[in-house]
Amino acid sequence: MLRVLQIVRLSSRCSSSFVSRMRFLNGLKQNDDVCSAALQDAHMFLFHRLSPLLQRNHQGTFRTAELRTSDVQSLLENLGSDRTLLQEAVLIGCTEQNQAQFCLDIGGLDQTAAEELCGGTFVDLRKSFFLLSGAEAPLVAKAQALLRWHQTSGFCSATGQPTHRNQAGSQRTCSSSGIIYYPKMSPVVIVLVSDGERCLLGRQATFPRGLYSALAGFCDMGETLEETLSREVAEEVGLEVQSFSFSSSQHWPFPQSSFMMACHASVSPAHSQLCVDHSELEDARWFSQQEVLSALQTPPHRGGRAPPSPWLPPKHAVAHRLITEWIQNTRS
Ligand SMILES: NC(=O)C1=CN([C@@H]2O[C@H](COP(=O)(O)OP(=O)(O)OC[C@H]3O[C@@H](n4cnc5c(N)ncnc54)[C@H](OP(=O)(O)O)[C@@H]3O)[C@@H](O)[C@H]2O)C=CC1
Ligand SMILES: [Mg+2]
Repeated sequence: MLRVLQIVRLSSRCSSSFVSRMRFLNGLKQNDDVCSAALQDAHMFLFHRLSPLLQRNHQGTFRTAELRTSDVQSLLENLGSDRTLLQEAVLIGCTEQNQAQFCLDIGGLDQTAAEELCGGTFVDLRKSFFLLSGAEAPLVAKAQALLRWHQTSGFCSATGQPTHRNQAGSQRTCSSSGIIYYPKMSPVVIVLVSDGERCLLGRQATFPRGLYSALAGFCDMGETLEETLSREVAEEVGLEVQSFSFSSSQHWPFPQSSFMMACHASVSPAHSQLCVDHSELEDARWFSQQEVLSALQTPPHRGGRAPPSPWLPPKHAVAHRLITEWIQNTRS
């Protein structure tokens, strides 16, 4: 109890609300009692088999359902489940007012009945990610990634014995060896290559028809960011990168959790002849500024024939950011 009070005092003493929130969250991860107390009156993001619960408002836009712990307790009772399921909630963040945010997957319960009781729909993550706006999309992606990690990390890979989570769900410990496991992400470099006039976009055979994006690749063990970047560009399109600059990063939930590090890179115009590895990419092409500008204005393409201009990644994707940055940089 003393530790609970210390954490609450430590976070309330901070002058910066950001520092206060970070200290508060760290306290919840470190102390199960503090976290249990916070779970009693928290914001809850509900999932069913890893699909988040969304509600449509009067303007037709989607939001995550705003539920509190007490709402979820009533829901569980109405669905014939006991309240112990609530203990499986995973901490994902906190509001500006230091109110903890948790997520919970009720995949074992009746989906239709839950949707009726909550007045919402469980929507596949890929679709939800692009229906939601602002800070909600990354929060939902983070929640799903953590829930998926818990669902697939029940046993220790060294001993085969069960692992047990802490209350926040930020780690799991092997009951036999004491090995601690943390949620896993794969580092990925994503790079928009330019020859000064044009930018290079490619597509994999599995991409939706017409979609072109920046080149991306997983980091090999022991590689630096710059080594992955140079290797991927060489492997996929046969070019040698001259220089690069870091832009930004993003957690990407599809198909498994990746940590995307986004960069711009340049190649010499004299050595810009592409030699595409078709086992990795179906196509890669140089695009002019004008082609990219008109593609940015093309609405998302839905099925049917390929659109006349390439279809670019949507706004939430860091590839979109790289492309808009390139346009701004080449125009200024
Ligand atoms: N947010 C964004 O804007 C964008 C995100 N992306 C994401 O970037 C990621 C990487 O891009 P991609 O071009 O596919 O990567 P790669 O070019 O590295 O090719 C993927 C292949 O790499 C191998 N691989 C190596 N390490 C891993 C790992 N840790 N996890 C999975 N596969 C691995 C696999 O081959 P094998 O099975 O033969 O071993 C896999 O098929 C994708 O998850 C994609 O969703 C891509 C573009 C835009
Ligand atoms: Mg790739």
